[in-house]
Amino acid sequence: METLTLGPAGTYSHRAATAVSDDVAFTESVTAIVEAVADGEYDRGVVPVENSIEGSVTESLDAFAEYDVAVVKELITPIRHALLAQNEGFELVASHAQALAQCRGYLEAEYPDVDLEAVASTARGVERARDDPAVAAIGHPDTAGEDLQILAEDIQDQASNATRFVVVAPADERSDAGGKTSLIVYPNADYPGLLLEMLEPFADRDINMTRVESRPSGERLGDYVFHIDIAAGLYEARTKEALADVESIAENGWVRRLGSYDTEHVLN
Ligand SMILES: O=C(O)C(=O)Cc1ccccc1
Repeated sequence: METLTLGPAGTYSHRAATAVSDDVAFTESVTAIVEAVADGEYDRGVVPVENSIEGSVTESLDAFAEYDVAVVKELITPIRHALLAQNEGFELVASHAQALAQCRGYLEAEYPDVDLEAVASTARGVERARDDPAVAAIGHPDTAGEDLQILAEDIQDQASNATRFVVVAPADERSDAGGKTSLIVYPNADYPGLLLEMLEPFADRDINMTRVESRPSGERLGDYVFHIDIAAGLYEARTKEALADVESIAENGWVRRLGSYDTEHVLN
């Protein structure tokens, strides 16, 4: 099964993807991954969606609202960042925006004068450091190779740094089976109590909401798309009932079921 993820090789996404596939290809944008899977060019995509320190990868959420894909699994993996460079004489740290943010406190305390540069992925930053002695990278220590020194390990601002990735598949592979479900709701309405109304169908049926996140719809200021994860499967009667209620609340907009899935913890 050919799986597309964030590259080049050595990213955290790559490490997560190898847990579900032995045929991994790379691109340097999360949106491009979701689009390629929606178009049927790849069987699977692995994208980061949420980090315990830095929060949402909003580009992934927006891509799920834009392209029709199914979520077939979630992967949770600990993230331990290292500082990698040819030597201590660097002036700039290049990494994925999430990695820079996860190490913000460390960088401010240890290297207050260095510049930061957000690049497409941690592995892209490592390539920059390999090419340029003035550049350091933040990434997995295994990416140091022969050319880079591991100047510091475990530099993330919280010891328990975890990232949630999801495995996306073409929309027709959506499953109703699984302990969790991801939904996107666009109510296309705005009145007092709308959000409360939208959440009640789950609360009333004892369905635990594991996440709710609003993203701008792009239509107009103050108009939102809601990304909702619940700890229940689409196969369950209570989920079907709750969704029927949510659908009537969103009658002017839409409700998308990304699918039900289970969680795999990846320690690699
Ligand atoms: O750039 C990477 O290695 C990624 O896979 C994205 C990312 C960045 C930081 C933490 C988790 C995932």
